[in-house]
Amino acid sequence: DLPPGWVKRHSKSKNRSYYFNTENNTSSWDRPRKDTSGEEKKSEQVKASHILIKHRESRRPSSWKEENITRTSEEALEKLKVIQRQIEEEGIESFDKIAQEESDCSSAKRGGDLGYFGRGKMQKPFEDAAFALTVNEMSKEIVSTESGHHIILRTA
Ligand SMILES: N=C(N)NCCC[C@H](NC(=O)[C@@H]1CCC/C1=C\[C@H](COP(=O)(O)O)NC(=O)[C@@H](N)Cc1ccccc1)C(N)=O
Repeated sequence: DLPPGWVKRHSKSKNRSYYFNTENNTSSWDRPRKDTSGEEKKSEQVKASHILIKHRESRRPSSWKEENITRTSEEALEKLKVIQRQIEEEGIESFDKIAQEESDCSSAKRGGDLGYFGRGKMQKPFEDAAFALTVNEMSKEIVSTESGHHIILRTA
């Protein structure tokens, strides 16, 4: 199939087909390639780890660490800022160990590793933040979702 606006036509004088773009009235002997850059980007996957600190308004205020999580959203944010500073001081290699101790997500056991995921899997704020990171970059901003507050490390 052709990219939008393009149609296939036949040139009588040359007795061969050509392609005509009805939007800008250009023509081409060669078949136009569908612009797949958008598609490629969308189907792209990232690998990331995260540290999640939940609070009383989290969609599921419970975790392997705490049966019933009662801290406020603000307290959770403060706690995560301290953790973020600790990682910035100790270096990115400390992320795994700190995630194991502190994260309220079941991925804590794996150093916060969520594995590979494409778009459409994670809650939007989390997805947007993860896809905006370069590999081995940790999110500077704290990301908030219905689950709680996260810091994200993109690992691939
Ligand atoms: N294996 C998946 N792909 N699971 C579906 C992802 C669901 C997705 N989750 C999120 O967006 C947030 C951000 C990252 C983690 C997460 C939330 C929660 C914790 O929050 P809670 O749900 O108690 O509110 N952890 C998870 O989901 C874990 N299974 C992630 C995981 C754990 C171990 C190994 C791999 C993945 C969503 N659309 O809700």
